[in-house]
Amino acid sequence: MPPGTKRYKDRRFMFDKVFNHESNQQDIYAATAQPLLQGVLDGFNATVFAYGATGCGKTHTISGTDTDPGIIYLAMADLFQRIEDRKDDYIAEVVVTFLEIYNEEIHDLLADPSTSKPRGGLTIREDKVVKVAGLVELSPKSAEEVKEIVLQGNLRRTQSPTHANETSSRSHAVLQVHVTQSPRTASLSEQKTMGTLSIIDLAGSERAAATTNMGQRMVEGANINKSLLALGNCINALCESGGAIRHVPYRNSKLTRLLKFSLGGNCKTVMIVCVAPTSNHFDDTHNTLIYAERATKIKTKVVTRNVVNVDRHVGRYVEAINRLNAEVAELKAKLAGKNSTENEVVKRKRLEASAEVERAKNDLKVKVEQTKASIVDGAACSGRLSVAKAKLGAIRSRLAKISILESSSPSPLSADLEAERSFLEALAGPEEQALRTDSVLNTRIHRSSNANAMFDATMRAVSERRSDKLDEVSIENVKLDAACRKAEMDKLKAEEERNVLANAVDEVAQVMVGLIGMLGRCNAMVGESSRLLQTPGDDGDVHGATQNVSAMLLKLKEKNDDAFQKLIGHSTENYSNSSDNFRGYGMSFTRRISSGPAAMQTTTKAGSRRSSTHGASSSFSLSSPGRHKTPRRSLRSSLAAQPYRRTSDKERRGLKTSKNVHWRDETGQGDLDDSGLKTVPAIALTVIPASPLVDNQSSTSSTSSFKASPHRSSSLGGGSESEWEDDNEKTDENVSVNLSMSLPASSRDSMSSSSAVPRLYGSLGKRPRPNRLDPSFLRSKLRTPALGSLAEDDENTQNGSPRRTSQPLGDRSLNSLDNEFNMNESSSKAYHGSPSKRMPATPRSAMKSRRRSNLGVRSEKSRRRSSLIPQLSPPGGESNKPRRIILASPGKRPKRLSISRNSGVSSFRLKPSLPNLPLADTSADISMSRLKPTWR
Ligand SMILES: Nc1ncnc2c1ncn2[C@@H]1O[C@H](COP(=O)(O)OP(=O)(O)OP(=O)(O)O)[C@@H](O)[C@H]1O
Repeated sequence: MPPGTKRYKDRRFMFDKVFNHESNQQDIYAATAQPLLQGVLDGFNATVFAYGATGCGKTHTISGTDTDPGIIYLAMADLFQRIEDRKDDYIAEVVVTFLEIYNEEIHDLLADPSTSKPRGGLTIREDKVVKVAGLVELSPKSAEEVKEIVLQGNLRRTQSPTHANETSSRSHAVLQVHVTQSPRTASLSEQKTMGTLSIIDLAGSERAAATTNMGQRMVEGANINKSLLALGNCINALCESGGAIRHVPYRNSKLTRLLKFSLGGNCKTVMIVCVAPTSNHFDDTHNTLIYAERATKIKTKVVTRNVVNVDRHVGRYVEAINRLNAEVAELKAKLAGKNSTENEVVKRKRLEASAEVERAKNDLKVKVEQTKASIVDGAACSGRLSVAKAKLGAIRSRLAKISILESSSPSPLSADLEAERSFLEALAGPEEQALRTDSVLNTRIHRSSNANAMFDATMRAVSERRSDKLDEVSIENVKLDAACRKAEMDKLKAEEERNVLANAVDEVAQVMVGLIGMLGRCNAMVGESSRLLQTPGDDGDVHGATQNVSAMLLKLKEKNDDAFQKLIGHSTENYSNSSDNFRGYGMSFTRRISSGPAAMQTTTKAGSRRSSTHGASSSFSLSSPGRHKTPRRSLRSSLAAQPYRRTSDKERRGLKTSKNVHWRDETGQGDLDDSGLKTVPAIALTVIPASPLVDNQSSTSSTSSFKASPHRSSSLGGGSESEWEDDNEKTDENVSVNLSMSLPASSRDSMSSSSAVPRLYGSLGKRPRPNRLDPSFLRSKLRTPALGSLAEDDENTQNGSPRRTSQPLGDRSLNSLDNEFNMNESSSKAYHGSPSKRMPATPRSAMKSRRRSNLGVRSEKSRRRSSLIPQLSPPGGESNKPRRIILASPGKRPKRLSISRNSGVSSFRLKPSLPNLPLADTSADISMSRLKPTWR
């Protein structure tokens, strides 16, 4: 200690409780204010005040912060909780006042700042209790409300930054909580308890020398010290009285006046002393501890409860009972009425909900009906689009292979591959057309998707519909219905698409069967032809070109065999080389592939009988007795299909004398015409090359037909109309196979008189009549599913559009769709509008040029059935003509096929001598006959 300074002796202080720096607000509250609460509720007064030097934490201890509330909030929370706990027994009333003593003036911290404040502050009234007149009293219902009140009051409290404390309180704040309780149990005398809890945050004592406060702050400090000094004096007086009555100077300050009963009256008081642990505050701490220790020596009288007894008169109870009875009766009546009303309301609401649900369901149903057709149609279109894609994919794949062949080979592409490519390109046209974004299918799919979106939106809107009339159950009901409708729609869509695909698969399967059957027979025939060509004719001349032809056909056969081996794992080898002319083939091969009824497959005898009746023309026929069309009908059909094909009499005459099919020989030099053979009975072998599976110079396979027509041969020059028609009728039942035989029935209908096909085979020269090469004829005859890709057209429009083209690979459904949207027109344009899209297999030039053995090329004069059969050129007189092969029909004479050759020219005649032709073994074709195929 420096000399001259005050010397301190070591002192010990004793307090009830000492808290260190680790103590929190809850610890302080639990040890100080909490024990007072029960007393307050029991009617005792209690006071908690904080004393200490400035900046030592009094305000922090009393008020705290939002996150760390102090004694006020904790005490109030506890108080309201206790009131809640005993509310069944007591009715409690809490009134709060909040004031400050600033510069010895009392200010109401709860008063509206806008209201005028009394000069000199509020006055203190003192009776049995000390009361401040004019204070605003608030009745909070919870600790939170008290907290709000204190926060509001603290904002109005005078605080100023000082050297010691930035938020130094320049006033003493007094929060008083008056709790009045009365027991709920009524008795003649009612005891009311009234306790007051005063929580006081004193201003900090400050030594003027230690502070640099000047002016107002210094005045404030002086007043603070004055009041604290008065408090200290009172404490001293209370301590020293020792039970003797001694004057206590309460009136020296407002603070002591206010705390009069708290210090020396009927009150339990807790003094919290705040000290700073730093050496800077050593003196303050020392003084404070001395001050506090003195306070501990205060001895007060026995504290009593504040109880007020209220006597009640019996008459008031009677009144109360009557009033309560009336109230009970009124409430009962209300309750009963409410129940019945509620029942009606519930019933009404239920009905409304039910009606609303019905309405929603009806909306759903209507929307389903409105959009179902379009949506399902879209699904069908989608399926058809898939089919078209598959077909187009296959076509392009084949085209790609051909291109590879072309690029890999130094020589130009062979004629047959060229033809195949052209044909396939033509086939691809309709599929590409269908796949275009602006195609009818896509348009309909787009329309369908719009309908679908509308449907979905409606389902969603209805299922999410909210209404006062709809309760939860009803909403769920509607939702389920919407989900059900949607599921049904999805099912319909899936089924439709599946059906379309299944139909497509069926059609492809039938096409496959038909093609395989046809190719098998073709191949067998080619092989047999080769064998026959190698058989010496009458003159024994089988050399030269014949051998070439034979070799070519043999090669074709081998290739076909290979193709068959690949296609179906089976060769036609075993069926074609039998010495008894196709017997094996006819019986076994066709049966293998035929799906026709067994009965139909065993009608060979009928066919044979007919052959005996009608001669050679029916020797190949696999009749289906009783099931043939009348010639007239065929004629009409043909007329309808080809109105432009009426021919003049001159043409007819010309036709009668020229029934031979001209074809180019294998060297490309030969020229076949129909001259000669005017009197030669004709059994003709027609070869129409066109097989995409077999390449090369053999001109591929295609259609060959054997026909024996004795009547024709005898009446070539002047066959009457009736004869022709009879013959026609007979031939209706002939077994015939051509490319279109395998067309699905569906396509058959749509094939109509596809103008491409007539042009394919050339125009006929005579009067209109059913022509077996004419698709219109096929349409009237065939009942098999048609390969839409090959030849189909719109039956409905054939009359008006005779030149309408076919739609390769377009399935029937597609066609029917197209019909609705004039698809045919667009298809037609696709074929005719652009030369490149024309069907290459049916060039116009093919009709004019007989020299080209292109697809479907046929003599214009070979209109009559017998004339459709290719013949070799007649033997003599035409040395400059190319070779020709004639399969003549000898009528009822024994049929024998022979080949005669003119000396010096490569011309051969196949005379009608086919004794071994398997007339009785063509039953295998019956199944195809059922499908109305035509073997040409
Ligand atoms: N126990 C404590 N924990 C944390 N901070 C405290 C504590 N005590 C006091 N403080 C902080 O010290 C500062 C001064 O405290 P406070 O204002 O309570 O002192 P005071 O005694 O009220 O001063 P004054 O008498 O000048 O009003 C405040 O910022 C307060 O947050």
